[in-house]
Amino acid sequence: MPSPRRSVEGRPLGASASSSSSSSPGSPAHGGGGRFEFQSLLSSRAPGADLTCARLRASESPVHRRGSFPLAAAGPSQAPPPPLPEEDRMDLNPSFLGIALRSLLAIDLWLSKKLGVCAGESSSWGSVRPLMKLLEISGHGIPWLLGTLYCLSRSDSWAGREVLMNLLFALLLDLLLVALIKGLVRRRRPAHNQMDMFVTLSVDKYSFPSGHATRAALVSRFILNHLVLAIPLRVLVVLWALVLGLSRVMLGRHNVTDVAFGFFLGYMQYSIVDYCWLSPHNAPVLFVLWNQQ
Ligand SMILES: CC(C)=CCC/C(C)=C/CC/C(C)=C/CC/C(C)=C/COP(=O)(O)O
Repeated sequence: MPSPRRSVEGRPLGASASSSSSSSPGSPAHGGGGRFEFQSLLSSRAPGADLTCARLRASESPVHRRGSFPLAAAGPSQAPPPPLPEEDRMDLNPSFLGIALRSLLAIDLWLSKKLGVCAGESSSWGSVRPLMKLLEISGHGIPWLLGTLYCLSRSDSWAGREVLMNLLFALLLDLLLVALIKGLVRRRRPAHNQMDMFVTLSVDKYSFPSGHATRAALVSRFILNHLVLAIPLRVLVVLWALVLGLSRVMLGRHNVTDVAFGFFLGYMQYSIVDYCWLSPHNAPVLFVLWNQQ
């Protein structure tokens, strides 16, 4: 009669990752479509390593090791089994940080799914979807880049050109950093997202961080620091950034953490731009070249 296989980390050997009860499709820890979210961030091991390690441990355990007997059959005089190697103990006792990250991820996925009320026409707030898509265009890279280039071409003051040149630099830096992080992290967009976005780059199939959220934080901080605006307009700029971030989750484009990190990154990007501020003194070539056009 086949003996029951040893269970490791609460999962019987041979059971696939997707059959684990804590991450069944539709459950918070599961991104849908039969895949795990942020698996690479939460575990330093390669995918499938759990199962491989489990098999190795099982085959090296006193129960399965060739030539040894099951513990139940061992007599009282036999020496206790040797302690498990260090890495096995770590596997069986997941760290506090690991548990905290997994819990955060589960809350993130659950909340994002709850907030994704405009993810489709048939969703509960489906009628608001066209408005959300309009907001999406207001934070898209192309209108901002083209608008900045147009204003640069029309600007007739050195001060105006300096600000616009730095805005252009900020927008390009943002595109570069977001593409780099998206390509490194490769977090898929939520399963309920419809990929019907206005012009995208190849990395935009990934969702971490939200490019719209980085741009919203960067541009609004830039505007607040370099344009003299009345208080109501300043409030409007901040509201636009916040609502744009929220709309990314409501449209189902992003999880909450993509947007939260996007805001943080955009805020930090402005600090980089401010630190490297381009002026006719430190980057004369740029300004002279632009003047000659
Ligand atoms: C015009 C100049 C000077 C350079 C062009 C540079 C360039 C490659 C622009 C591409 C702009 C573009 C297609 C941006 C994509 C914006 C987008 C869809 C981001 C995704 O946002 P997310 O919030 O869903 O992550």
